Amino acid sequence: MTTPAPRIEATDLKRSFGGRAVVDDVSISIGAGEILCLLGPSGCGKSTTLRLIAGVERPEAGRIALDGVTVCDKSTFLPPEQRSIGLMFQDFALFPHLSVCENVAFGLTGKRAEKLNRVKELLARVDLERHINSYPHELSGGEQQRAALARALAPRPRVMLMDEPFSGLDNRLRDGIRDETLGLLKDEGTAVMMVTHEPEEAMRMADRIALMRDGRIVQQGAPYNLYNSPIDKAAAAFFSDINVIRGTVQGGLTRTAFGEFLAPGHADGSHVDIVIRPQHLKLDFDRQGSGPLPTPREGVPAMGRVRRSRYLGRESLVEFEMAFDGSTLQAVVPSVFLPKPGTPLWLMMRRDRCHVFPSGPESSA
Ligand SMILES: Nc1ncnc2c1ncn2[C@@H]1O[C@H](COP(=O)(O)OP(=O)(O)OP(=O)(O)O)[C@@H](O)[C@H]1O
Repeated sequence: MTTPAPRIEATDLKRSFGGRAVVDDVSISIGAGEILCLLGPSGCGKSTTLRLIAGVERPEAGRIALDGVTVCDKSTFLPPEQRSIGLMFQDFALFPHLSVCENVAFGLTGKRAEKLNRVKELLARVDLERHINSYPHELSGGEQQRAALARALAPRPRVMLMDEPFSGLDNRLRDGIRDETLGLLKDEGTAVMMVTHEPEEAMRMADRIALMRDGRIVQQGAPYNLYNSPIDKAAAAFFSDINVIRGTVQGGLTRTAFGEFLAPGHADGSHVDIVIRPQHLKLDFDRQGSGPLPTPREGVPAMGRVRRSRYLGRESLVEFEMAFDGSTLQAVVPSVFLPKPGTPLWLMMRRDRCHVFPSGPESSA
């Protein structure tokens, strides 16, 4: 049996504006029923990549194939309407002079009764049946978004391209609509590429995340892998705040107040950053000036005093001044724990939660 071609296969796409490569050798492959989120800071080239795949922009180099059929390369360029692609943007407005029914039926062909059945089926899925005869101005923002989703999905596109589709919605509405959208897209077997600059949104929606920076994809994988095995310090910092402890390498090891860390591949005398997320620091109470016994897994405990604690609902954010050098570390702990400023506590850095990267300049993704 042969494996089916990916729904979307983009290879080595390039696009420049004013001599600057905005999309630089980007390759993406998405299978049926798979959701890929293209994630990255503002201006890194996400929307341009999406527009290239949609056919709204033309790449300078590269190839795009849908279900194994080339729609764009050096000698081929199919316009967007011939690519069987659904598009959804934040400000992708419904036609104001058409009813919800007419909007959703807009891209459908075939018999009237069949079209009406499809419209009703989709409106039921997005919980808008009672608005079938309403006009867009009679709907709330969230309802308009759901109607737009139904319209985009009505012709059963093989591929759906979404650019920040939920960013205009308030938080309460957003979670529900995201989940409904996810369910619908999965049920229809659509291959989805969604552009977002919000890591939480990408982790919630994506089967796979492609992290983009300065026109390039720097890391791709399941949300779990990007969060837990970031490729560099900036990739780690894109998903949450991070704590950074500097060290110098000697004989493949770097020694810190938290014990020794392996730094294989780093030259003697080079500086490294040991990175840990605030939720992965472990805390322990002070026992008259001593902490827990060091363990191979959790390393050596180091003493810190609480500088301030903030209650965030489900969690507390605790900021420490570390005894060994006065530096600041942050821990996120369940909110049942809200220690007072000045409280001495012991902090531990679990080896399997730490990442060792070469020290370098900060960047945003
Ligand atoms: N038509 C254009 N002409 C000139 N420059 C452009 C054009 N389209 C995009 N750019 C530039 O290319 C860069 C990438 O833009 P793009 O919209 O792809 O980024 P993005 O990652 O989607 O950002 P955002 O999240 O802010 O939408 C930006 O610096 C932008 O100004």
